[in-house]
Amino acid sequence: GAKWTYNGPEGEHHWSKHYPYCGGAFQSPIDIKSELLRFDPTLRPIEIQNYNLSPNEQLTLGNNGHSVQISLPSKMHISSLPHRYTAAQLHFHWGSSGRPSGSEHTVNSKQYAAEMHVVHFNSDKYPNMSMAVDKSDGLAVLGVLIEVGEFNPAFEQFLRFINGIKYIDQRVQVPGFNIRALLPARLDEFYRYDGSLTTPPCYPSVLWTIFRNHVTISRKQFLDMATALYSSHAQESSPVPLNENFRKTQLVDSRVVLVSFKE
Ligand SMILES: NS(=O)(=O)c1c(F)c(F)c(S(=O)(=O)CCO)c(N[C@H]2CCc3ccccc32)c1F
Ligand SMILES: [Zn+2]
Repeated sequence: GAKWTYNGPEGEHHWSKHYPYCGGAFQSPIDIKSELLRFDPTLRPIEIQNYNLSPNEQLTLGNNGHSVQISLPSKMHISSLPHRYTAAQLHFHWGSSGRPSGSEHTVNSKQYAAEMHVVHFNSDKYPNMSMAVDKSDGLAVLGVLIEVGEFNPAFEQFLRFINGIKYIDQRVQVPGFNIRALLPARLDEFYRYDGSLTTPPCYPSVLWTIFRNHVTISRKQFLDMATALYSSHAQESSPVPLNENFRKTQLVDSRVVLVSFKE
């Protein structure tokens, strides 16, 4: 589709001109405020299958101009939701070297350094992502808030290759690793709400699960992610840094945010 950006004339305030859903309801991300929360005792811990990938498997690490993404094998899936949601890809949103706050979801207005999204589609009902992406029960995304702190060896499994995908449409093959290690320890504590893709076409098709507990990466790892990539092509004379790739928080309207934990 038409090109869109996070700032400037094709920035988020203009998305709805070409992508009408971006101006619609049920948009993401949101600010997860305490007064919105409702404890739901029926929320079961997230259960994932086949996330521990062997190094003999190759994963495609790519720069798609909007984020760094890792394509995921279809044996990976979430088994604790009403339908099976099969993994498609994971990607990140981050700030910049001067501004280590680039998460999309915020918690009581606190913005984290970055955020990871593991995108899944409802494979009980749809054959692939493209058929699922605009259906109200089409997608389930797991969100992980990321803070700068302790070095994270799991992130290093792909960050060590990031200089191979500096420019848009560059891809490299990386050895499989345990994707579970990118998630926080507790998969039973999370926020849950109905929302949308946070990029155009902004379809309101996402069941969001944002884990309560953040993970940490080191300052150097954050800088690697926030400074290595460009959204321009390799040969372009004026490279465009790929950073601050997060959408602002959206109106919650009458939506309720469910929580799986009490205190
Ligand atoms: N924050 S988010 O989870 O809403 C979200 C993104 F923020 C994002 F950047 C991407 S993308 O594919 O990297 C680039 C734009 O689609 C996707 N990609 C999804 C949307 C459409 C699609 C089709 C095939 C595979 C993945 C995706 C996404 F779901
Ligand atoms: Zn995302």
